[in-house]
Amino acid sequence: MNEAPIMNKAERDGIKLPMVEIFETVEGEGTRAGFPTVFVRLFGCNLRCTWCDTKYSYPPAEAEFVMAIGDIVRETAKFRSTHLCLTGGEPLLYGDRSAALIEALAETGRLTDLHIETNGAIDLEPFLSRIDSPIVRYVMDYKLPDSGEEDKMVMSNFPLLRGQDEVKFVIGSERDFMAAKEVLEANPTKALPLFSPVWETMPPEKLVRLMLEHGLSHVKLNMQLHKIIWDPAARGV
Ligand SMILES: Nc1nc2[nH]cc(C(=O)O)c2c(=O)[nH]1
Ligand code: SF4
Ligand SMILES: [Mg+2]
Repeated sequence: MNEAPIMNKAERDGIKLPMVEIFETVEGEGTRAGFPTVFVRLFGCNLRCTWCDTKYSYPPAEAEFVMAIGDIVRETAKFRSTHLCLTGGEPLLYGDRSAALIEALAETGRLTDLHIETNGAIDLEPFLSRIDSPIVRYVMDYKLPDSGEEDKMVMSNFPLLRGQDEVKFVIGSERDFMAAKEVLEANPTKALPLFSPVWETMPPEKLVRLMLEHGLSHVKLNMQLHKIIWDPAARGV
């Protein structure tokens, strides 16, 4: 990402981003699970995880529409939730444009929490140093072996994450579990570690048993509430 370009609000609000959907539901994951939340899902991803549940958010699917930052902010203001989740795809794929969207959303003063679901394959340093808002939090994935994308992880992000951030391991097998444990041991971070079962291949009961067997009392189990409440294949929930 380049230095933040000098631009006025009108110019910033005119910046366009490829979009999949904007909707309101309850947050299904992480420390804010259960809170009514507005979701902004950007199009495009730099990874192709084997177990991805949002394949409609990158090619060969096509962006549903392109939206200017000002319009995204106006659209999200139609909902009453004060929590907002910026997701994808990979919402930080667009560098300065992604950062400008986060700044615009944070500046509305309407939100109490703005969390960004990022895939671990984007350097967070430029975002952390540019965006200075107490409501902005990163929920960073670490892609384990079963995802097929582990070699893309940006390990320098771990020490940068703060106490309000979260680091999420999506665990598909016992091999993934052991890898997650080793990554956490080797990469100290202030972020809260979350272990989430791959819906199709890791029964939650087995993941809990492994967590207890290995004494991971600093790790939080992360169930995807939206897959329990609605059909696991449903979109926009
Ligand atoms: N309810 C609900 N919670 C979510 N948390 C993260 C989501 C995502 O797709 O990134 C998501 C989602 O798609 N729905
Ligand atoms: S990073 Fe997320 S959106 Fe991209 S392929 Fe992996 S699971 Fe899917
Ligand atoms: Mg989802």
